[in-house]
Amino acid sequence: MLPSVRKSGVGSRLSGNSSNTASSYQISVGVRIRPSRFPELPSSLETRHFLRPNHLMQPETTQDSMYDTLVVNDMLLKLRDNFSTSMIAYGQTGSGKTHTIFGPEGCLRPDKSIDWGLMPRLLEELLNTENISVSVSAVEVYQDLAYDLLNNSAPLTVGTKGRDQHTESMSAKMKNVKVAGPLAGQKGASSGGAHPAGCYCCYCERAKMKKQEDFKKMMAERRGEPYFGKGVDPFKDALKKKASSSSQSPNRARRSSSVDYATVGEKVQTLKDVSAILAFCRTVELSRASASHDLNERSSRSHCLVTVHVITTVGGKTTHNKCLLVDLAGSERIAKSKVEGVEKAQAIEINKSLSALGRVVKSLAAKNSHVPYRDSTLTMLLKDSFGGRASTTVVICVSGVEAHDEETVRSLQFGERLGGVRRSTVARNASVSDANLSGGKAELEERLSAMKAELEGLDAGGVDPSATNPAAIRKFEKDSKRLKALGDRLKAAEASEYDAGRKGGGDVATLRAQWTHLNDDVERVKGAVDRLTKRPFWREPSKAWQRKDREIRELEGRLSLML
Ligand SMILES: Nc1ncnc2c1ncn2[C@@H]1O[C@H](COP(=O)(O)OP(=O)(O)OP(=O)(O)O)[C@@H](O)[C@H]1O
Repeated sequence: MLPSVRKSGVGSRLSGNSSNTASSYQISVGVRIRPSRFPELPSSLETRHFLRPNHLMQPETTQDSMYDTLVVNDMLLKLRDNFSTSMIAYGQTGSGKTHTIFGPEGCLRPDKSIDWGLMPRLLEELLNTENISVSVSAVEVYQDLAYDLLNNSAPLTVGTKGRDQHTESMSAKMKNVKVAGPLAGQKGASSGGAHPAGCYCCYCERAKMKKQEDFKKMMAERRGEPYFGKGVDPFKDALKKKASSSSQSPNRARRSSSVDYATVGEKVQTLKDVSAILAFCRTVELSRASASHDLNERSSRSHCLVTVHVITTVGGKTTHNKCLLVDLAGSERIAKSKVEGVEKAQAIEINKSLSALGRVVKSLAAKNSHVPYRDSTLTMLLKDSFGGRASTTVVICVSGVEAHDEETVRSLQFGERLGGVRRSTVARNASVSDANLSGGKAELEERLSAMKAELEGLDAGGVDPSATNPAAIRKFEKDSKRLKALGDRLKAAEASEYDAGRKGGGDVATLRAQWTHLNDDVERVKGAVDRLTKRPFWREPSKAWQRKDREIRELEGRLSLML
């Protein structure tokens, strides 16, 4: 018989009702310090850095106590309250992310359970819980494209969730097409000059799409297969069918103006026992791209996203929650890892996607109205974890050795910013105790209008009437109006792009380019407005207004889940 990681208390943590039904969460941040390979070097951070994480795990912390701290006392409680949850490991290369999520190399054996990482432990605990069935899928993001790790690394498309699943991510698709040769220097009427490689203007986008179409046609001809062209794509049609059939099911995707992204069509595997868990973890580990370099002998070269589907059936009622476990590829100073060739290109792409993640977190922490999720496939797939409804725990893995101080400080700064991101997180089927959030849909809608009316009567801040800086005030008012108009145009552009993608007509590339330009404008004007609000003529909204505004957003979040 296979031994269990923990025999006592299994199951009890996931059954029963918890009183913990809060609807506003900070992302929980834990820092794990990796033991030094050279014990004579100090491995303590406390004296040198300022981040106060929710959990600080010293080098001697065992996998077991990591699990207790991060999973049992954090993740499982949220899961019990019907939240979808995420656990994300972040840090420089070699800092212990894979060790934390999977465990050290070779540990995925029944007799090595003491070394198991958080993922096999969590899966085992879930499997040992009554009334719960567990299925898993695993996706890797490599070079900004998604692949199915349970299906021989088959390429996956990234689609929008909450609308129709078939809409292919344009940015993932665009980035797939590397512009080289004459197309990279395409003459564009807009600028009148040569465009740089990677330009997203409508001319370059159209040229890239055409090149992609020609390439597909050529490959199909070489294989002796018929080519259906852009308008008639059996693959897209199949996805459309899938999307429309999923909209018939009771768990149909939420239709909302805010778009969530997900991979489409990855294999989902049901786990029945511990040996299936270990086989699954080993498959994921072995299928992922990895390489050896000066800082890590087994360095992951892709981001790995494992989704655990937790289906609970109690008294004929079934609930479905998801648990996302992410082992990010590590940020890497090429000068230190000394990689060359393919590994160097991989490192550049990893750093690029982590920078995109950094920008997302920065925007969220600064409460910007626009968050650049569409900058990379990784940020699109993590949208729900950072800006959405999932309850998220991030483990920042650091080396703690002074030689890596610069990278450590960067990772801690990332954690610090994350700590400042507050989201309204709504339990999907939880009995919410907060009086404002309980009740039927009609009742909540009525309450929402009443709250909005109350908000009107509160001090919303704004330009101080006694201020004496007419030029700045005029600029502020003009920019604010412009920002609002741009925001509306951006929404309309997004809707047109979506419609064009769905109906298969229209020039999606041009619409996408328009969206990108508008998005840049929004960012620029937003920056100008933000800077002006730091000037003395600007008054902050009153505390009562801020509180009411927060309550309204929470209620809107709750309502959007009831559609
Ligand atoms: N807490 C720890 N205790 C013991 N060994 C550890 C610990 N953390 C990491 N290690 C060891 O350090 C090495 C590098 O760790 P790991 O591969 O997990 O790093 P990583 O952050 O995933 O790196 P990359 O981003 O390059 O994939 C491994 O041999 C691992 O077993």
